[in-house]
Amino acid sequence: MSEYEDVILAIDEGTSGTRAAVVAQNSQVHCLEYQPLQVSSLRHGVVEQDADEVLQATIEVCRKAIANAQCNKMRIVALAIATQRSTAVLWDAQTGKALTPAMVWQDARFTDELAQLAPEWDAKLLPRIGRPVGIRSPYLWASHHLANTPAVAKAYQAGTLVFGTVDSWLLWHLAQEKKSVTTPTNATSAGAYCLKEHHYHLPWLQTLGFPASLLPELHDDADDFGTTHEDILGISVPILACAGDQFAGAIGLGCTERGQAFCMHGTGSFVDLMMGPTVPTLQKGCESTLTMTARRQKGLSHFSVETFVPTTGSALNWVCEKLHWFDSPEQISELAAQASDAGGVSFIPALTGLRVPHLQPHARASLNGISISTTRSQVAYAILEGIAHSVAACIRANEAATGIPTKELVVGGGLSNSDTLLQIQADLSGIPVRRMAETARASLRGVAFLAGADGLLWDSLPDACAMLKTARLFEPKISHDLREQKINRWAMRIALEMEAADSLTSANQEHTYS
Ligand SMILES: O=P(O)(O)OC[C@H](O)CO
Repeated sequence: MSEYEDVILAIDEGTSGTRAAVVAQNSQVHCLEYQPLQVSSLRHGVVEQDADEVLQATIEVCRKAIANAQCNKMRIVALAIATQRSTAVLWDAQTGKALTPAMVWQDARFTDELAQLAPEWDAKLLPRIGRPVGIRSPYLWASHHLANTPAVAKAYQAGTLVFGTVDSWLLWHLAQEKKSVTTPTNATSAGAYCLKEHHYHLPWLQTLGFPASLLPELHDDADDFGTTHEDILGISVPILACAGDQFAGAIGLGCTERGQAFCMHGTGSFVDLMMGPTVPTLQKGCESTLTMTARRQKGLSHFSVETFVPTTGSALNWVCEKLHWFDSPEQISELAAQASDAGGVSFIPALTGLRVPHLQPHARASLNGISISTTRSQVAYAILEGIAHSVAACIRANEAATGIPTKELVVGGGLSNSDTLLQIQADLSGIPVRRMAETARASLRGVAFLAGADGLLWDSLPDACAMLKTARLFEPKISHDLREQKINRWAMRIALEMEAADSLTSANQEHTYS
């Protein structure tokens, strides 16, 4: 028997930071390395990231995790990659360098332009790609660059322009094959992927002015993505999985079956209800809820419905880094635990517009109800309560869209380490909230399971997921009447924000392209 233990190297490249670690056959995550990433927003609606920095940071965390694993007698047998979804990159095949800043998924600079296409396209797109026109489009962003950015136009003319989402970007650099590839759990979020047919919606892309020749090749989420580049990572192993981070997280939380609901807390908070292998038909008027491909293996897709809050983890980072009110998100949670309630303070985490309970891209975040007696702990509590209210609204939206009640919410991602948040969540949602063990590593573990569940380390996904353990269950503790009261009060605050946003015409919005 070999003295080396076989493990899978997993990457979890999120918007706010990138991680690498190895996952062993007993499901343990070892050698975890992390680097934060910069996200810039120079004006409302525009959110960008440096793709070269994302790549370098990811390579660095991988190299450290690999070195550490080798010192600990572990043999890496495959690479698995989870990434933020829908963040778009344009690069030059010859230099391998990004030609513009990446457009982050929180970006909403094309809201008004897309709104003009909605009357003609919403009804056509909804049953095919699972979402209406929306507020952002990586493809429209690329078309604008083709028309307005000389370096992009030049590369296109020369046949060296490459377009992709962050998964495509990382695969291009980490694999020897140098192909632009994406997977359903990523493409579903970019807004031109036909859920049932597993191909792109070409008429829609044509309307957006996006050339089909630039489309990344579609693979399954568990697939053969080539072999890692020895010059870059120092190892040459097959890349066997590539998935959107939320859906890698779903697997890492054990949520793979119809009827299971999960919330991944990261830069934003994403609440999904798993729907099984048939594309669901949603009730009419559910504007905030999307249908997504949750995984695709061996040519079979599984779907989910998803409602999300774009800025939760990033709202906490903003409060800490820009206002310096708290040292860290952990401190917000510690202080919140000292308060019994928010003392009348309320927070709406709509830093890039509101998605739930209503879609209003022009809405702003707000902190209301402060008085001279308000304490720092109450403000901290209000911030967590605002996130929990938003997540509870996502659960209600998923239920309204499908008619399926949520019995329990399984949570993952960094914020799910906060006991206070999870208790408020259980109280406001009226359902138990389940925290899995090592919940912040769900995406790493899930994408490794996807890579290794075809006999490499595990016999199947259920076999791998059977090892997952619950760390704690948070039961609702408040009465039905008190819950309703709290929800109604929050709904009144939302109504005020909607009114304020409605009164701002799009002409008043600073909305320019660059
Ligand atoms: O940055 P994260 O981890 O919250 O993930 C971003 C999402 O995948 C965007 O769809």
